[in-house]
Order: sequence, then structure tokens, then C-alpha cells
Amino acid sequence: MLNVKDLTGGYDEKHPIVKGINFSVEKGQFLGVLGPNGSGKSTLLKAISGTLPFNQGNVQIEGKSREEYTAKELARKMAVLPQLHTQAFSHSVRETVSIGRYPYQHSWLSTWTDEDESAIKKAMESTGILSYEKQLLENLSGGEQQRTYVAQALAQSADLLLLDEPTNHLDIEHQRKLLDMIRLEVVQNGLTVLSIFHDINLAALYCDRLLLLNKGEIYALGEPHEVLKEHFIKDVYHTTISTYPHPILPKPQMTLMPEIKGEREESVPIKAEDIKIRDEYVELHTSSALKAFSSAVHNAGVGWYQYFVNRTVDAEYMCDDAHDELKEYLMEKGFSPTNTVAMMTAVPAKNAVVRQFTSHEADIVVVVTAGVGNAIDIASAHKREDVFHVGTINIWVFINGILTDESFMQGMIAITEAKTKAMYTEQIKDIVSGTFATGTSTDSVLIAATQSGPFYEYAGSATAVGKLIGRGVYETLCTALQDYKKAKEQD
Ligand SMILES: Nc1ncnc2c1ncn2[C@@H]1O[C@H](COP(=O)(O)OP(=O)(O)OP(=O)(O)O)[C@@H](O)[C@H]1O
Repeated sequence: MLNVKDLTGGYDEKHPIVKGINFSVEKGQFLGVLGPNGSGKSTLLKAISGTLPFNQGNVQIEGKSREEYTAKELARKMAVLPQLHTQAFSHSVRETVSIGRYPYQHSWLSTWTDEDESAIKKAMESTGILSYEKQLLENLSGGEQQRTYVAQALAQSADLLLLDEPTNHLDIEHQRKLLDMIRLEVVQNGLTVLSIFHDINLAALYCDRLLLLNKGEIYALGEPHEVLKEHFIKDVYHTTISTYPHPILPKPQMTLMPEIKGEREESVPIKAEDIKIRDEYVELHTSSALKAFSSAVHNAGVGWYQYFVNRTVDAEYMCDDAHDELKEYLMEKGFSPTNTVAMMTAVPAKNAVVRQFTSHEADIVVVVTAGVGNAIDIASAHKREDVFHVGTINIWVFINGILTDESFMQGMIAITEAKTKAMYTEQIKDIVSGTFATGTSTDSVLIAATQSGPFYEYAGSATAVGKLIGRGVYETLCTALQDYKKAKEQD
């Protein structure tokens, strides 16, 4: 659809701003242009659209050089949203959007057709400005003015859209609506879009490919995961970022790594005596947030939290929505639901086993509540269809140190393996299959790190911290299982 070949140009011949630019955008593709301030993004867009002559190169639209189109033909092929600046307006919203239909007029407004009318209506509807179509542009907010100009470009019904920061001034609802709408046009109607973005996350989320400009030259061009690399961003923007996956789409996202020192206080190391055994729950409150990774009932997954709760419920506890019920409970007890990870057990809180393990290279605290009424052999679980009740092994491991994503995962593996070994040592069996149980049907695990102190790149069983996790969980769980068996014998 769009072919840019060896394009070099700028505002005077001697000092080109963009140099040797080569890329193409296929029909039905969305290309995002990224780059720091002054890298030449707007200049490139102006050179492609023809508002700025170029010194060298060629711009082709549908295989034909741009110069071969008449002005009206070109306007039917390509619509442009330039970077907007404050200016005096004297048009209404409707009049401004109607200008987008200019390429379809033979003489201004005398040939206004139903098609023109429906194009401007659709453009105003999809940008959410229809309700103020009669207002003067100068009386609108920056975001409303921006949406009016986007509507004007859309009303042009062109096959190729060139957009210079279309989400400028827009709040997140209107960013999402505008980009959803453009994406839908791309996917369903084969619209081709080239758009400049400052927001790297939005570009990665909505674009098929990204072009990263640096000092007027292409630094990287490819799918978002090929361009959004930490070292590329560091090179071009002189800023350290960390990337992470979008929760539901296969798109990379990034966050800044601030360079200010002292933003986060050094965490106080966690000690066994910090774990408080209350009547109804086991609790840890830390002075600064820990990075936690868990399968808890409340706030499972990865996050930063200061409160950790393992709540004892009745063995017959049944609830339609345990998440909501537990959240209510936490609020009733004065815990902040957004700063607390919580799980449940039928084991009395007083039976929790708390141990601290320290070696010359690592320091951890392990907390276990163990009930094995629901013990199950994972290899035979598919043969069971009975209803499971609360009766769990809940394991917390607090690590005084910094864990990487890999070490969090390896820590989880170490915990699970140590649990299985402890179950075997204590001869816990699956009551249905009669084979050795590997856990219970409702176990929860939490691993949380202070993220200050020693750095653990890995936490598998070959590492000092992994060895301590293995030993700590094994010994603490064996004790908890022995206590459980004694309590059952006394019942
Ligand atoms: N009208 C102009 N006349 C002369 N030089 C200009 C003009 N407009 C921009 N420039 C220069 O061209 C360079 C690239 O500007 P351009 O606007 O293309 O960058 P950009 O990547 O779009 O930046 P931003 O992210 O700040 O919008 C800058 O150094 C700028 O000073």
C-alpha cells in the first residue's frame, strides 16, 4: 500500500533531518512510528504526505509515485492528521469534520450527498463528538478538538491514514475508544495506518509493526516484540525500562526504571517472631512491601504487599464466592484489600509451624499450616470425582533478599518438591487410590521476597537459597504433618 524508498529530506537541502528511510506498509497493516523528541517522526510524516518536499527518494502509494496523483485523487487515497498546535478557530465541529469530504466535492457543498452525510456522521459518532457538532471548536477542550480533527481525517474515507500522535490530549477512555476503532477498521476493512506515538505501550498494543527512529534514521523495524527490547530503548531513549507481557494479548509492554536513589527504603529483614498467631488467622505485617508470588485466594499472582493472612475457616466452609467473602472478612478485620494477600485453611491458626532457616548465604522464614484430610495423589487425581473441602497445606516462604522472575519460579518448584518429599516421609496417602499423596486438592503456596539485600539470580536446588527453601519447607512441613497426625490421634 505504502512504499517509502531511500527517503532523505528536511527543512533545507544541506541539513537533512530524515536520512535513507526505507520501509513499506502492507494494506490492512498498522505501523507505529516511535522515537525521541526531535528524531524526525513528524518530518518523516510530512515528507510522506507531501507537505514537505524531500531531497532524495520516492514515496509510492499502491505502486504509483505520489506525484502521479492529482491533489483530489491523493486526498481520496490518503488522509493526514498533523500534529496539532493551539490556533484560532472559527468553524463549528460539524464544519471542521465536513472539510474531510472536500476530495469528493465537485464544487464546495453544492454536491453534498447522502454518502458525505453518512461519512461525517459515522466519523463524529466513532470519535464521540456528535453531541457537540454545533459548537465552535475554540470552545472545546484540547482532547475534544483533537477528536474533531481525527474525525475530519476519518471522514475523508481514505485507504491510508497518516496520524501524528492521534491520542495527544486524550484521556484513557478516549485513547482506548479511538485506537479500538482504528484497529477495527484495519482488521475488518483493510485500512492501512501509519501513526506516530509517544506512548510506547499503546503503540506496542495496537500496532502490527513498529518503526523506531533515532537521529533521523531507522534504528529498528519489526513486530512489537522485536523492537521493544530493553537495550534498544536504552540506546535510543537513554532510559532503562523493564518489559513484561500484556495480561491477555501477546504484546510486550514496558515500564520505566526510575533512577532516583532512596525511592524505596531498605526492607527490614523478616524474622520468625514477626509472624503473629491470632485466634482466627496467621498474620505477617511488614514495614515495607514485599514482592509476592502466590496461588492465594485473595490477590493471587504477582504483586507487592505488606500484609499476609492465612485465615482459619470451619472444615465445612462452603461459599458461592469465596473471593468476595474473604475480601469482606479482611476489611472487617481492618486489612487493606489492595495491600493484603490472603488464603484459607481448616487448620487452627495455633497449629501453624513457623521456622527461620539461616545459612551463610541465605536467610528465610517458613510458615506452614497442614491439614491432609483431602490428601491426593496428583497422578491418580483424574480417577476422583468427589467434592473437595477446605483442608489444605498452605506454605509461605519469606526470603530476605532479591529474587529475579526465574528465582521466584525456581523457588516455587523447590517448595513443591519439598512438600511432596515431606508427604512421602510422613507416609500420607490418597484415601481413594491408596497411593502416596503428593499434596491436597486445595493447597496454596506463597513466596515473597524483601527485594533488598543479597541478590539471588537463581533459586533452584543447586543454589544456596534453593537448598535452604528445600530444607526449610521439608522440615517445617514434616513437623506440621506430625502435629496434625498427633491431633487426629487425640480426636
Ligand atoms: N519547520 C521547521 N524548520 C526547521 N527545522 C525544523 C522544523 N520543524 C522541525 N525541525 C527540526 O527537525 C528536527 C526533527 O523534528 P520533528 O518535528 O520531525 O521531530 P519529532 O521526532 O516529530 O519530535 P517530537 O517528538 O518532539 O514531536 C528537529 O531538530 C527540529 O528542530
